[in-house]
Amino acid sequence: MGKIAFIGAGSMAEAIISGLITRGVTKPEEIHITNRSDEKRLAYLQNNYGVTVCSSIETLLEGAEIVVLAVKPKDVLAAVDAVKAHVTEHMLLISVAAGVQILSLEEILTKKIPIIRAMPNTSAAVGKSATALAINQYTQQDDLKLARQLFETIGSVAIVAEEQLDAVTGLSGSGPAYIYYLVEAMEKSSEKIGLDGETAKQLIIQTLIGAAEMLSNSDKTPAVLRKEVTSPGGTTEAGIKVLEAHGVQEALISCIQEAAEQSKRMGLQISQELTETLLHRNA
Ligand SMILES: NC(=O)C1=CN([C@@H]2O[C@H](COP(=O)(O)OP(=O)(O)OC[C@H]3O[C@@H](n4cnc5c(N)ncnc54)[C@H](OP(=O)(O)O)[C@@H]3O)[C@@H](O)[C@H]2O)C=CC1
Ligand SMILES: O=C(O)[C@@H]1CCC=N1
Repeated sequence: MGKIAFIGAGSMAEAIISGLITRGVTKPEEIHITNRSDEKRLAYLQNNYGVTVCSSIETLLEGAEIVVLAVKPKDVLAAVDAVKAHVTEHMLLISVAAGVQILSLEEILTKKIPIIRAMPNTSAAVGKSATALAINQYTQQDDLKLARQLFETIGSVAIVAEEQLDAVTGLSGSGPAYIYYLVEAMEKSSEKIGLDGETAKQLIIQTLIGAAEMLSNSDKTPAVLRKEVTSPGGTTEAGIKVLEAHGVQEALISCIQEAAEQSKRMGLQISQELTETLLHRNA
């Protein structure tokens, strides 16, 4: 893979970079990166991964094959505005910004370039991201192949219609956080039931890995797998009754719906801000 330019150097950029470098997909120095102002963060990424830190947009984008936009949704307008003069039709722009519509990016860029909106998750750092991609009208098969290749090195890839990306964001983009939340609860409970932290940690992680592999390798549904753990009158049944009394499954469904709605709201807000800014500029 050729030069990859990252705009934004936060958690998601690091997760992708870490995955790319660990898998030897690209030479570390081929990864160029910039952020807004946090120089310590850039120095950390340079020291840990050997990536090239760029202080000028020209150096960042010159000869880049892929440009990854990894800034917070609220910063997308400023970030794209700052680089748009140096973006060419030979580049593939990949945005990981939650909620931000392809149309908004096209309106800021005012260029007919291939744009792919991606929703990975932070498990990219260990090559296990679940990523969904949606393309714009200027994306050719080769561009999609390149994006697929990039994201397949850091996990699995699904191609979806852009309208589905808000749902993907609520489900798998934010998904690792839901699992970590569950693990936090398991860790807190282990203290209460008298297990030492280290033992509990090992048991919890192996339980998660085992359950994930069962889900992945077995033809059985999660409900059937759960039933197999649940002996009548046994411990699991007693525990699940408490979850049901607290409406935990309903709460999780609402959680994912709300996250997907938030993605939609964020996209709408950016698109409205953009319309106002462009109207103001053209006035
Ligand atoms: N974290 C996650 O699990 C996931 C995040 N995403 C998406 O990825 C994007 C990044 O998220 P995350 O990495 O968590 O965010 P972070 O806050 O960790 O990082 C944001 C980065 O953007 C930089 N930045 C802000 N404005 C500009 C600018 N104008 N020009 C250049 N760089 C800029 C910041 O620099 P500085 O620090 O100097 O201000 C920082 O390096 C978001 O849009 C999010 O929706 C998608 C999937 C999962
Ligand atoms: O919380 C967020 O907005 C981002 C998008 C998906 C995961 N983190």
